[in-house]
Amino acid sequence: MTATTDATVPTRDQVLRAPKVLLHDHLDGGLRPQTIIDLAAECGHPLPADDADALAAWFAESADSGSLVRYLETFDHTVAVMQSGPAIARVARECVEDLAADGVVYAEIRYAPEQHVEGGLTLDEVVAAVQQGFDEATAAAGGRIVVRQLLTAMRHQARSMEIAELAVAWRGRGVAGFDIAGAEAGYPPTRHLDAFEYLQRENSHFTIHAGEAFGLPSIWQAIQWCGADRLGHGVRIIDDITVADDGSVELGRLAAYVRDKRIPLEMCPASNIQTGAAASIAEHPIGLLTRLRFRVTVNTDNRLMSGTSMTAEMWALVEAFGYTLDDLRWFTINAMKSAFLPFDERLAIIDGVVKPGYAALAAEG
Ligand SMILES: O=c1[nH]cnc2c1ncn2[C@@H]1O[C@H](CO)[C@@H](O)[C@H]1O
Ligand SMILES: [Zn+2]
Repeated sequence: MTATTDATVPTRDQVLRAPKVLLHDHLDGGLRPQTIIDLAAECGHPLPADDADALAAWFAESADSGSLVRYLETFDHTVAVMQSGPAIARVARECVEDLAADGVVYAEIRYAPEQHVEGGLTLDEVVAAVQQGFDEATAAAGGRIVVRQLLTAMRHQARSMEIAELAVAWRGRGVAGFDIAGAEAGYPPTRHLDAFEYLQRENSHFTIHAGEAFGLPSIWQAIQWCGADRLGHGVRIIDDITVADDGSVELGRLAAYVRDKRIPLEMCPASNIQTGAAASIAEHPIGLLTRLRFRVTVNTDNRLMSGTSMTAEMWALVEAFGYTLDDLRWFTINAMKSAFLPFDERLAIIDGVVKPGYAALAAEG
C-alpha cells in the first residue's frame, strides 16, 4: 500500500464521502418525489399517487418490469411536469443539490429538449432554463461540483439533427455533448447518422445509448458507423466475450476494439436490473469487464426510477464484488478521463479533487 492508495474495503460512509464522477444521469429520471407532486399540482397533471413516499414506490415498482419499454413509460409523469421554465429550472437546481450532497464532484446530466416544448417553450428556452438551475445550484455549492448538460435526441423521433445543432450552438455555455436515448430495438443509431456526421465535422462529443436492450449490432453501429465517443450502458459487449471453463477469456473483434481503444462504458447496474439487461448486481457484466480492464465507469441512469444514487451504486458494487477504495478511485478516474470536458479541466479535477479525496480516505486507515 502506498500513501495515496488503499486496498481495503470502504465503509458506506467512506463511499458517501469519496469524490464521485457521474457521466450518465437523466434529468427527467432524477426528480424528487415531492417536487413532482408540487409541480403536478401547479400544472394540473394527474399522478398515480399523491404522497411522496407512495409516488417514489410507484416509480420504483413500475420501472421494475424487466422491460425497457415499460420502464420508459414512467417518464410520462416526470416529463409532463417539466414544461415551463421555472419548473425545469427547479428540477435542474435540485438535481445539482442532490448530487453535491451525495459527494459527486463532476456530473454530465442529460435530457431530451424536444420533450419539454409542450407548454410553448422553444428548444433554446429549455436549455436556458436547465442552465439557469445548474448555475444557481453550482454557485450555491461554492465550487464543490462542476456540472455540464448533454442534449439527448429521442431515437424514435426525427429531431436529432436539430438537437445536434442545438448542442453545438450551446457548446461552451454549459452543454458538453449529445446523446440518443429511448427504446433501442427497432431504432438503430444509424437512423441518426446525419446528426452524428454533423457533430464529427463540428469536432463535438457524443455518446450513444447502445447495447442495453439490444445486442452487439447496436454497439457496432454506434462505434463503427456513428463514431460514438462513449457507450451508454454497453453491457451487451459481454456477448462478444467468451469465458472458458478453465477461466481463460477470449475477446471477439468488437470487444477487443472497445477495450483497445479505451472506449468508455457508462455502466448503470441498478437500471440494468430493472430493465432485465442483467439478473443481479453480482451477475452484472461490470464484474468481468472491470477484471478485464475495459474503461468501466459507474453511473446512476435514473435516480428516481431506480431509487439510487452514486453512493448506492458504488456501495452495491462494494458489497457484491468486495471492491476497495483503489477500485472506486479507478472507476472515478476512468469517468473523469472520459468526460466531455477540455483535457486541462479534466486533469485539474483528477489532480485537484479526486486524487486528494481518495488519499484523505486512505489516510483514515
Ligand atoms: O436507460 C435508458 N435507456 C434508454 N432511454 C432512456 C433510459 N433512461 C431514460 N431514457 C430516456 O431518455 C429520455 C431523456 O432523458 C427519457 O425521457 C427517457 O425516455
Ligand atoms: Zn440512460
